[in-house]
Amino acid sequence: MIRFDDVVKQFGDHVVLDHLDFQVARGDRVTLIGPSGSGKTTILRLLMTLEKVNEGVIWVDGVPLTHEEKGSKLVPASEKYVRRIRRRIGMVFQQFNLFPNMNVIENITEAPIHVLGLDKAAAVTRARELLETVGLSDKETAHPTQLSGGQQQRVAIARALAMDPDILLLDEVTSALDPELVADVLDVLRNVARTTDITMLIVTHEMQFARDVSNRVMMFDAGRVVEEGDPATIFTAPKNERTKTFLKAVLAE
Ligand SMILES: Nc1ncnc2c1ncn2[C@@H]1O[C@H](COP(=O)(O)OP(=O)(O)OP(=O)(O)O)[C@@H](O)[C@H]1O
Repeated sequence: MIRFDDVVKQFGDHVVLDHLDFQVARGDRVTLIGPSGSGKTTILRLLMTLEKVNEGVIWVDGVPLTHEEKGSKLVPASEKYVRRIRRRIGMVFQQFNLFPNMNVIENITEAPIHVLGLDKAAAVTRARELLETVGLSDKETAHPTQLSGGQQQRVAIARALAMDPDILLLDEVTSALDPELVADVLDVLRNVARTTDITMLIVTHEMQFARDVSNRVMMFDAGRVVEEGDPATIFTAPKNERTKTFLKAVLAE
């Protein structure tokens, strides 16, 4: 359902993704691993249309994300087209990114009301269900500054789910948290993985979490996939030398 087709992304002269090809099937849970700077976050940001490709095309369910089809030609996508198509994709960031001036329920209902056009009562009902899922039913009227980092991140997960995404992108979602707050957030995500069929792309250093939720691991180096496979194989018997070195370093942390 997601296809990177010969994607090049560069910042100035720095080529971050180098003619990258890969596919992710609907319902897959893919963990992206690789050294710092290997392009993992860039892949998620391209999917979220926060960045533009320099070359190549990204497809979602056979529809181009980066381009529009005009007759038999692909032309760069307009802002309007991008806004429509990216509704299907949700992202949770390292730094929560909640709206500071809105309370919890407003944070969760803002996009469903203003982007999807849901009526307020329906959006609030759905938000309450999601707050229960993430264990924060008692925090409806709290503002982000009144919440711990772990609670803010659970609100951010509820906010992403409120858009009913087909694809959920998780970018180092526990990296900014105090260690004692990590487990609750990962448990919420394990639950999302267990109870939905949302396609997930996950960037994380939490290897046990990656093993628990993903069915596939892709190892990136210098903007290319150097090895991929199921988590049990990649984590216990990697073949590629770069994967071996990377995992040794991560597991020693
Ligand atoms: N907006 C930008 N402008 C310039 N360079 C950028 C920008 N965004 C990313 N880069 C560079 O692109 C490269 C890939 O970054 P990216 O964040 O995708 O890597 P990563 O694999 O996610 O790394 P990490 O594990 O450290 O988060 C890095 O060298 C980074 O400095």
